[in-house]
Amino acid sequence: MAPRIAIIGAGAVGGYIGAQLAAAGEDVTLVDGWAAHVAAVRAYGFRVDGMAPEETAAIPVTMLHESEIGRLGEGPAIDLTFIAVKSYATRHAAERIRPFLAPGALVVSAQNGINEDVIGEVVGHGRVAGLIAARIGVELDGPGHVQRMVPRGSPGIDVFRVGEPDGRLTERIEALGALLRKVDSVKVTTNLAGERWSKLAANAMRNGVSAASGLSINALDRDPALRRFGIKVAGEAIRVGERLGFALESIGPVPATLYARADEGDGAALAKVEEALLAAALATKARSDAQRPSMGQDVAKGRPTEVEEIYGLVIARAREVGVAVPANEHVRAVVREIEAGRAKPHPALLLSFASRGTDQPAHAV
Ligand SMILES: NC(=O)C1=CN([C@@H]2O[C@H](COP(=O)(O)OP(=O)(O)OC[C@H]3O[C@@H](n4cnc5c(N)ncnc54)[C@H](OP(=O)(O)O)[C@@H]3O)[C@@H](O)[C@H]2O)C=CC1
Ligand SMILES: CC(C)(CO)C(=O)C(=O)O
Repeated sequence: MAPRIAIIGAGAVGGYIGAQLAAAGEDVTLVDGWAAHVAAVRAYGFRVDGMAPEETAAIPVTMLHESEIGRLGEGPAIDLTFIAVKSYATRHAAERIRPFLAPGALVVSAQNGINEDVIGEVVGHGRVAGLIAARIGVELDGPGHVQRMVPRGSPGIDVFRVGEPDGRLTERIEALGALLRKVDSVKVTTNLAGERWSKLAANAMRNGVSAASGLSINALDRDPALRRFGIKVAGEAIRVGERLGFALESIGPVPATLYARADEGDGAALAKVEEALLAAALATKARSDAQRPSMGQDVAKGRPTEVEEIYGLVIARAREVGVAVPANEHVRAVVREIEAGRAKPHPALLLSFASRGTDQPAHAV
């Protein structure tokens, strides 16, 4: 029988995945806290636009406001849930869905940050899996509307990576992978921990750097100083991941460990990383010039960010293993100032650090 699917947090990621699964005939109910968004989806369907005209659709899908979540209990128990709220709202989302779960339900973190443990504390560790969205590039740019900024089916990249927290290849994780192939390309991974940390480093390179500068991903990568600053941020985070013992994956087409070597002064590694970033930034058919990471979107909308769930996590784990992460600390401080209304996004907020920081070797604390 087809699984009954609930998506808690139907913003850009949750809404996009849920709408595409509904379009593929799956039994999906979206749950979201933004009343105007729920009203728009009920009235007009979930509107999706992509980089090509054939990606435009208005998809009918069942949607509840979070105050109506009790209505999930009117049907059979939920077999599969995607949690796609911002990471700071994870525990609350898991608590809200728990009463409606079937005994063998799977609860999937479709987020950035690392949230499988928190979800497991609420619903049981045996019911949790992880989903990393690596090249989805979506933005909820108004009620009922998601814009995707990269083409559906990015060639050469697995858009989704799904895995069990303990890395086992189970039937349920293969089934999750098969389901998500209705949305985009999928890799079923035995290395969720390594994928998670590599994605955290990619988010550190992108999310706060865009939020602090006000620039899109392509604009950042076309600017030599900001590009190198981003590489430094990622390199620090990757060094922490190495010290923690993760088997790191790639960031885009480049092995993640090259970012750490680049930050340590290895010229060949830096050249490879820069070449890949610049090629992607100039290939405008592969990514819209307007694509901002989710934290850049949050700051533009005046919404709270995941600064603690990304930079706070890198910094906390860096302290455990004695790795210096000054660029990550700088980005966290700037984003906090912006969130508090004491600064406005501007590249100068990062370039002040970049001009004194990029050529310095990495030191242990
Ligand atoms: N966007 C992307 O391309 C990617 C995002 N991710 C991750 O996915 C997770 C979800 O992020 P994402 O989908 O981008 O988040 P969104 O901001 O699009 O949606 C999250 C929630 O925020 C609320 N919300 C969003 N915009 C508004 C608004 N203008 N007014 C009122 N409420 C609003 C909604 O519910 P509520 O009011 O209940 O909060 C929504 O469910 C995060 O962990 C993120 O890091 C991962 C990969 C890519
Ligand atoms: C687009 C991407 C990959 C940037 O790091 C992302 O994960 C986000 O927007 O949060």
